[in-house]
Amino acid sequence: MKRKKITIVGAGNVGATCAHWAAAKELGDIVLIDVAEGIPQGKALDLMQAAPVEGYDSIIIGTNDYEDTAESDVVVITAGMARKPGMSRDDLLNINAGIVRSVTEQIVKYSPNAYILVVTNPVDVSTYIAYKTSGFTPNRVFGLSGVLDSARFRTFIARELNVSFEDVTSFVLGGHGDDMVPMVRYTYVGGIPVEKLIPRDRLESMVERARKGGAEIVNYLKTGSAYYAPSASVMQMAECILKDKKRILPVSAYLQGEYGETDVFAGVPAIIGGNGVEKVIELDLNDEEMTALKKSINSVRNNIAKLG
Ligand SMILES: NC(=O)C1=CN([C@@H]2O[C@H](COP(=O)(O)OP(=O)(O)OC[C@H]3O[C@@H](n4cnc5c(N)ncnc54)[C@H](O)[C@@H]3O)[C@@H](O)[C@H]2O)C=CC1
Ligand SMILES: O=C([O-])CC(=O)C(=O)O
Repeated sequence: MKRKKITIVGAGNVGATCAHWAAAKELGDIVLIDVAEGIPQGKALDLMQAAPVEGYDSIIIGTNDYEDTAESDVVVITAGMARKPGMSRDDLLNINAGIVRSVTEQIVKYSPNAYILVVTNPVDVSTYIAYKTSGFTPNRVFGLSGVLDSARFRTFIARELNVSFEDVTSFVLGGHGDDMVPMVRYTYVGGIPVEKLIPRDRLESMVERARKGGAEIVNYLKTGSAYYAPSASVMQMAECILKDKKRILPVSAYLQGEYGETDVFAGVPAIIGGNGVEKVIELDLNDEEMTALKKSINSVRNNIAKLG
């Protein structure tokens, strides 16, 4: 069996940590590519030299040349600027839109059969750009949002109840912005509805903290944004494709009538397997949830409208 090939575009904080998780999980061989000369080469060599210690068999190369990325199975786009304190993710639109467009052109040229996972912010708009630029079918292009946002929400709940992190399941709907919609009604702890375990006001404060989870870390770091949980989250999405896991994960997916929306990317639960987004799952939402979802998707649409 041929080993899988994963390209990670952008060898900064998120990209290099994606490579780390991918190697640790032995997902395949890894190519790190960046415009910065020497950075992907140095980080890739360093990471490969951990292989004898950790015992993984991934060949990891760093490059500035897209020829080295040819025939990738999965490409993760992390190229672009991260925000600093006081900025919103949307403030990155002007600078990152062109980067995502040009990166996608190169990916399509060298890996016409790849699945593209987008991380670069504002992610729902970046994913839309990658989708339109690639000409790929919508199941093959999707973005990181809800796995990360719900991981934050799940973390807060697990700590509040002092239970295992893995027993908390949840998801987050809508765009990856301040008006994302953590779904309390669909959050369970060991199969028990969370509303039976945590009072409403405490839950609401955790919803707020999850919504602002990215900014909380930006305000600590000052020089950039989160990367350990983001890279773990997107590599879980990659793993689902590479191993045909068919897990249900919240991802930024192309909507074609689901939730009454078309031609937009937003966070929704979906089955993720060997064919990428195999099915978007539509849930019954109450009026309050639907209003919040529509508000969040409208913010994404407003940004798409700003694209030249
Ligand atoms: N969707 C999500 O949930 C998350 C999104 N992000 C986003 O991911 C992006 C990357 O964040 P970090 O890795 O922390 O930033 P970083 O600044 O550490 O790394 C970005 C890298 O992209 C490279 N780059 C710039 N233009 C490029 C191009 N045209 N081709 C290839 N590489 C290029 C830079 O040289 C740099 O090495 C940001 O836009 C950030 O907002 C970060 C965390 C979560
Ligand atoms: O907050 C940011 O800018 C990076 C990000 O999307 C996150 O950590 O959720």
